[in-house]
Amino acid sequence: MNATFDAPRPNNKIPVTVLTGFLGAGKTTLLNYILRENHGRKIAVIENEFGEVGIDGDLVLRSDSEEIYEMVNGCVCCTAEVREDLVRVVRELVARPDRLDHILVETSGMADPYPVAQTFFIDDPIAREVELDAIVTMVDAKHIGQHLEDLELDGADNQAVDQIVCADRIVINKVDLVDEPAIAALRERIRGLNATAELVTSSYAEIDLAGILGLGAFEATQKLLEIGAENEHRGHAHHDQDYTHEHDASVTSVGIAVDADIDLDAFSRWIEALRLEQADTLFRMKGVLSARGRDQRYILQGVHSLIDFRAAQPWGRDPRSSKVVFIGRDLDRARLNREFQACLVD
Ligand SMILES: Nc1nc2c(ncn2[C@@H]2O[C@H](COP(=O)(O)OP(=O)(O)OP(=O)(O)O)[C@@H](O)[C@H]2O)c(=O)[nH]1
Repeated sequence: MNATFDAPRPNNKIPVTVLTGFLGAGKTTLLNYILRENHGRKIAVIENEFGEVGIDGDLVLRSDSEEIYEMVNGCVCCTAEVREDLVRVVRELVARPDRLDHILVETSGMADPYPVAQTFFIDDPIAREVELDAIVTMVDAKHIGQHLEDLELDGADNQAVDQIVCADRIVINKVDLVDEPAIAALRERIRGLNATAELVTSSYAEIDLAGILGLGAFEATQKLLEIGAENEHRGHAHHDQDYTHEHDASVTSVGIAVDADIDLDAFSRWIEALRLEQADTLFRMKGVLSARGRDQRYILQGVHSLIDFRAAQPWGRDPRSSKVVFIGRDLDRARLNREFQACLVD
């Protein structure tokens, strides 16, 4: 049961939460939890994902009371067009006669949250209508360690670190996958990166929403953004046209979308082989697949070696198709394409 959040604000601006967290941390799971909860608030969700093929839209529950907007043409933190798109969507949202209670922006797992959050200060007309409520960062209790210690980044920004550093609140998710001492060690680790953000723990992102929405962490966040902006100027050119710039360029995505069915057994075998062979470098797999002879959609979710592949809602009258996206380091595009094609039914 959730307590009331979004306490009335004197300036009456719509609060915006920027939800961030590394690939697979549980952001979409949290969105689905929010959409399921009967919280009586009108929330618009804006999604941006890192991946050549948009999958998250298919993985988010449809809801009557909340609306979901997708931006999938690149990463919102580094592609000027996507940031413009974000501004456009927010402008449309604030112009509507039925007033929203909250806007939630889910950034891609590879995003640097600073430029996303800055969008809500820089663009003047928007700044009069909305204000940043807080940056909430989700952390995968099982896998975050290896990304924080990523030795291959070699001078590129470590997004996993940045996301923790700039957070107002940190949700340590997936605590069901680790033991108490590991959680205690992770808390300490996080404290070393961010001494002020409150930490909460969750399993499957089931959190009291009062703990993440309506925090009013605006001022503290603004200070951090100012620090972030200074560092940016000192360190490296961050935004605009350049798509790859200081993201770790060896991390890429390969997306495949076809109007064809897979053979369930062949596909399952292939995914298992990938898991065994590439768990360290293949950070993330997502997919919505049409399997021969099956009425239901098959959903693929993978985070390193943890893979979930199962039947979900039926296709009904929707056109059937198969989409997968792989995100990882030094992916072999040709091979992934070839092996996926081999799982298709003629
Ligand atoms: N065991 C366990 N699995 C979880 C938990 N939360 C999420 N998952 C699973 O982790 C996988 C990734 O979750 P998502 O919510 O899609 O993660 P995300 O942060 O949106 O991922 P990206 O879209 O890659 O940025 C899914 O298979 C989830 O079911 C949790 O608390 N415990």
